[in-house]
Amino acid sequence: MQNRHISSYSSLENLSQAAARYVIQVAQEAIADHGRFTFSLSGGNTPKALYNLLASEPYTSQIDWNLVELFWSDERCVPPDSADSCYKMALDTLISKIPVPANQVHRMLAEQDNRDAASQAYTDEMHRVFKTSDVPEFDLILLGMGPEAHTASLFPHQPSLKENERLVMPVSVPKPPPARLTFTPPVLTAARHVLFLVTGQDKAEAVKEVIEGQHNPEEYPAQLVRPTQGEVTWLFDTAAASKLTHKF
Ligand SMILES: O=C1O[C@H](COP(=O)(O)O)[C@@H](O)[C@H](O)[C@H]1O
Repeated sequence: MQNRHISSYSSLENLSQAAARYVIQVAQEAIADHGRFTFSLSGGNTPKALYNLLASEPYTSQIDWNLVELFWSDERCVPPDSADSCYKMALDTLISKIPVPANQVHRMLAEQDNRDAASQAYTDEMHRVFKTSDVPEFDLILLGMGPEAHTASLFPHQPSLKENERLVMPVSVPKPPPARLTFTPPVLTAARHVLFLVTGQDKAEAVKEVIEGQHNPEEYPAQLVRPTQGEVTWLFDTAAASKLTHKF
């Protein structure tokens, strides 16, 4: 696959530094090309070190945060001050420390009782910001991957894997907290750049299947992320990459 790039690093710190350089490069190119940087964040533990770096020098001043629009690829259905909230994690590690305008931080209102309405509201928000009624083309979507190859909140054998109409939908997943909102495959596939950060020995088998195995996204949802026009970059730590036959 020509538009797939893979690297592995000896530590989370080295991986996160490479990720920060990549985010800055994509941001600068996007701003030079079309005047802003649309960036979708992920939750989980792995991106915390990246967010901390992006909020500190020498990284933070290399991005014009006034021209950044932040979104999320998935969110847990919890209040925004919950320890499980993807928004809170990014707020604590990044957003509270950078000069991004508040009206350019677009969180999923996943705590609302009506999750279909919250999903539609997020779709409407993307359409408004991207000035399109079509699928938005993010400059960069940051993703993680779980040990069962889920990404965003697209889990194995769930109907969300086949969703082609909705851009955001409610799901119930086998990892706590179960109720989530997630981007669907069309949004992930339309991105200009996708950056996966994957660490840990518990993910090594899934990494091997996703990268070197047969195409089987029902079993390995991260395989769905094959941007039609854009490029996908995988950054692994040594443990996550340990079962790959080819060494990167
Ligand atoms: O549940 C989730 O997990 C994935 C992976 O998280 P990590 O802690 O293993 O890095 C994450 O990308 C996703 O946003 C989150 O909701």
